[in-house]
Amino acid sequence: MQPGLYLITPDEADIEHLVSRVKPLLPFAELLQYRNKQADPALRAAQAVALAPLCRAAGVPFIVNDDPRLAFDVKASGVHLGEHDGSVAAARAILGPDAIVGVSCYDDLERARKAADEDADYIAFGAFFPSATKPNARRATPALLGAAGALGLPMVAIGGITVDNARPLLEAGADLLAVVGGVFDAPDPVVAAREFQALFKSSRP
Ligand SMILES: Cc1ncc(COP(=O)(O)OP(=O)(O)O)c(N)n1
Ligand SMILES: Cc1nc(C(=O)O)sc1CCOP(=O)(O)O
Ligand SMILES: [Mg+2]
Repeated sequence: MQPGLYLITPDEADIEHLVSRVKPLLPFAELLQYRNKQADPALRAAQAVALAPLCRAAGVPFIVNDDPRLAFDVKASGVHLGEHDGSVAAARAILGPDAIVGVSCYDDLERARKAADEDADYIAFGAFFPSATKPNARRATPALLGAAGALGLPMVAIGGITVDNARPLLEAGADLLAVVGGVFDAPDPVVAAREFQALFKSSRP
């Protein structure tokens, strides 16, 4: 997993529109997570089926939010687990040892230690800024990234991140920036995604 933009899909009902929004952004993403909190299971399955080959063709690991079984069904590269989404071991039992399993740690260093002990592939912290995507998200501070760096896992920062507020998170040690609105709600999402990519190049020579 290289440092970079970890793009997460918005809640989009229309499959073709979702595909057309995601496809031009893939050249700028290190990972793509399929997340749709509004869709029913059938729509989620159909959308994941549509996105998986796009990511494969672009060489971008495809991560499914919440659901290891769906990740398995679409041959995704991995799954992202929050506090209500089961254990790393349960996900690995479905996906196998080589899958990417990421864990939400919110503002909780102990939870990150536990995720590291359980062999997670990355730990995610946030929300660092107010998020329209998840308005009630718990808040985290950049100092947490400094403390969690000792765990030696790739660190993802999430929550209200835009090109304009992201730099302090990279300076605090974030390896990946997970973003929904900061790209998909930008006036030009391709420009925003390219600017995120450039931010990584300029902050890590
Ligand atoms: C990269 C990344 N970090 C955090 C989350 C949030 O996961 P969770 O707390 O399970 O909340 P939902 O996304 O399921 O609403 C994430 N999805 N991705
Ligand atoms: C899905 C999610 N999880 C968060 C957490 O803090 O765990 S914040 C968040 C929303 C990310 O979307 P945006 O980039 O639009 O703020
Ligand atoms: Mg979840």
